Amino acid sequence: MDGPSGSGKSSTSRGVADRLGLRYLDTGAQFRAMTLWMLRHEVDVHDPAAVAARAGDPVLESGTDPLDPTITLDGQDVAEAIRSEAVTAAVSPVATVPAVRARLLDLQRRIISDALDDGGIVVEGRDIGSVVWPEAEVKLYLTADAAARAARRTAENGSGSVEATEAELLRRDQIDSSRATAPLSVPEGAVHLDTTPYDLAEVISRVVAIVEQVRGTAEAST
Ligand SMILES: Nc1ncnc2c1ncn2[C@@H]1O[C@H](COP(=O)(O)OP(=O)(O)O)[C@@H](O)[C@H]1O
Ligand SMILES: Nc1ccn([C@H]2C[C@H](O)[C@@H](COP(=O)(O)OP(=O)(O)O)O2)c(=O)n1
Repeated sequence: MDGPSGSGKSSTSRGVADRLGLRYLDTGAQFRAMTLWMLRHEVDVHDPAAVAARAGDPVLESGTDPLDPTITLDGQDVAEAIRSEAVTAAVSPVATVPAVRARLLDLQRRIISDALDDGGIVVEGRDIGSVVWPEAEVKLYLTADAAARAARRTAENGSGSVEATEAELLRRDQIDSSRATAPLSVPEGAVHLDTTPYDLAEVISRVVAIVEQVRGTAEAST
């Protein structure tokens, strides 16, 4: 499941994984943890060579239970710390560094391979259907109007203005979409779902229906 910030990927992915008995992986959390490590080690996040030189150092682990996803950095729980404003402001430049993407892509593919032996997994991010796992059984691309995304994120944060949140979100969209490596784009073969008019329960039901339809079609043709 790919899409821009606030389109509903995390909540939808978790809900769908829970309904279908699948594992869950938030790849954005991994880019955030990598960014947090760089900030904590005083690496200049706007210096790609400096970031690349340290990209192999952080020890990252993602727990894939959709009801209790976890993320640890050098053995420490960082689920809350990775949502700080400082990390949000620095994550896009870090995520554009090829050495960071290569390291995390390798980690993501290993987690996905393991989960495939365990019933399957819903993975969310920006380049999952296009780069990380193009052979996914179902590919989804979620969007929502920028105003709706900003309103959702502001409500979630419980503070800040919708206007400032929208500006920050559009700034990250711009960097994520225009970067040379794995830009945010609609993957080939993806179902595009605009979540603006639907509440979360409706989006989850629609996605579950799409998965069941794809699986039914696949079964019928075998
Ligand atoms: N369809 C929806 N309608 C209203 N709010 C939603 C919807 N989907 C998600 N949300 C809320 O919007 C916020 C951002 O959603 P999230 O799943 O974190 O998006 P993303 O992972 O794409 O950044 C969360 O607070 C979530 O509960
Ligand atoms: N597969 C991914 C996932 C996230 N990223 C980048 C793009 C985003 O700016 C950051 C943070 O992603 P995250 O999904 O946590 O962002 P939001 O929660 O939607 O604000 O990481 C990426 O480049 N590739």
